[in-house]
Amino acid sequence: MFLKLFFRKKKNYFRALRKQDHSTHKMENSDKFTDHYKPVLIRKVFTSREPPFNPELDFEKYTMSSIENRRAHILDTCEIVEEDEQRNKIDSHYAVEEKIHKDPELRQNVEIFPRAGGDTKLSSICGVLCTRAMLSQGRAKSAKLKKVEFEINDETRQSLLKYHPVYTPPKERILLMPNLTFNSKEVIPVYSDVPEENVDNIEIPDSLLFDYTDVNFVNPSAEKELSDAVKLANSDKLNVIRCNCCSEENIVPCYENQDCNCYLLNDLMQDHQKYKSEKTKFTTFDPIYLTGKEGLYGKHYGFSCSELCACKGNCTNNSLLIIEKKLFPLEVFRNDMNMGFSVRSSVLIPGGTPIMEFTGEICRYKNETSDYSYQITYPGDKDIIKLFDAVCFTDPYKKTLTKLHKRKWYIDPRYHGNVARMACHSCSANMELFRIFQKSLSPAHIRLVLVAMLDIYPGTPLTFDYGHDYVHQRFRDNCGCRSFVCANGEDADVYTKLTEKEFQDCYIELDKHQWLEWDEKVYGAVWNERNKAKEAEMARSENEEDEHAVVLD
Ligand SMILES: C[S@@+](CC[C@H](N)C(=O)[O-])C[C@H]1O[C@@H](n2cnc3c(N)ncnc32)[C@H](O)[C@@H]1O
Repeated sequence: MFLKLFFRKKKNYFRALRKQDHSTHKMENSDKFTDHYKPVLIRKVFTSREPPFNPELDFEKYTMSSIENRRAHILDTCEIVEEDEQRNKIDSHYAVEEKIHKDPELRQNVEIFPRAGGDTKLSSICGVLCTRAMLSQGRAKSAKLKKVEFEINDETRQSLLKYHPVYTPPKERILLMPNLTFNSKEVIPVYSDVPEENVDNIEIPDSLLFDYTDVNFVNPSAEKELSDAVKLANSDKLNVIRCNCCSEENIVPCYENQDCNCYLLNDLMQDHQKYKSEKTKFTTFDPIYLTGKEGLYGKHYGFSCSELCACKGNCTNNSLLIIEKKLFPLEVFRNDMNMGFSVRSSVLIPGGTPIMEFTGEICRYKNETSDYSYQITYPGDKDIIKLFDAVCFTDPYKKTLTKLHKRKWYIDPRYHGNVARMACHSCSANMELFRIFQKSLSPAHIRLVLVAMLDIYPGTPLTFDYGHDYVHQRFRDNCGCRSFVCANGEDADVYTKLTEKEFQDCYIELDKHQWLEWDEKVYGAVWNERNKAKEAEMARSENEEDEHAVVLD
């Protein structure tokens, strides 16, 4: 289906070029294409089980046009809309509950309630956040601190609550795009809430005008060896990892099944983690909680079942299943020109839940893309290279993989990517990136997954840590994350001196505040509305009974 789409795209592209020869219409002029916006020959590495990315007609028209035409299209169609944030949160809660209820694979396994809140997990996760916050401030846990007296009392609580992360947009917003994905299965509107902007003076940066793709791809003309490795994997069943597990149930119990090839590899990978006593486990429905503190990304990865398996990936060993269901309504918004666009959701996302994938082109480092791309391999990673023997790949494939894993590979979403490329950096990030391998072990078989670190309350910008080097090189003194731990924050003189325990208290206090607000305003409102509807229904049926009784009399 994808190849068909590509050929259709390509045909239309040439048709557009031919048409432009005779046309005097300036906007059709395809010399406005930059190289990157020309359709590229792409090899799709993954097919989603139920293709969530099924572009509709508008998408083709949009992607076939130059970036100037895209910009003009957005400027022509943007409009002011009125939104009721509180109502949206309540309606989104109902909608997600209904989606879960109607889905046989989710019904028994997923709930949208805080999992970490009030749990002992919260303090352990906050412990991880504290260490990371201290590292991002450039100080070690053991560093001698100048003592500042800090305890949570009424006064410090008030100053801390300035930093609670839930964002409330203005009632009137500028809707720039009704759907970034052009796909009705995942509708992601794009707004501008910048106070100085109105429909006549909107700025549309090139970075918004990318092609949406929710699958990773390799460009064979740019990365021949990697593309050949994918072909090698596909040409011999020894080079693909899949399982034969099946069951009568909607969800096959692959996780912890010693006969499941994918689970066995997943388990082997978990042995690579540093903190052996409590490992981060990559299952489908159990929360994926971080257990280690430093060097997490390089060591925490897993292996998931896929549509090639007998279970088709509908099993307990697939950390991508919830993401593929597109469960959480997302929106892209901008309220600060310096930070640009960010992402948020209108529902509560429980801690440990996979939220979205980070997709794009799998390639080696390109200078101009460094702002957006994310590294996915570490040269000579011995742990991964050892796995090639454990899974009995063919010798030529093993050789190719060893060569490929000696290089740094990236996922670059700059020109073709998905919503994850709009997520900003925060010094107190609420998502964590993990690598999940599927089907095989080449860099092209890695999928990047963003998981909620702790409960994320509706409206909160979804953020991840761009990494120490990036932040120090790029942001230095202008990180705009506005979290209390940020060394550029206005109260940095207090919060960069806290001990780990004091930090932990702050995180717990912020979580408590957000939980109370959610419980009262969203969940409480849902309860009230449901109770009222039930009472009205009961009163109606009592009335009907009374009327019936009168007739009988
Ligand atoms: C991957 S993009 C994120 C999406 C971006 N905001 C946009 O509108 O396309 C990274 C860029 O976003 C901005 N950004 C992200 N996090 C930031 C932060 N904490 N402080 C300042 N700028 C940030 C920087 O311009 C950075 O180069």
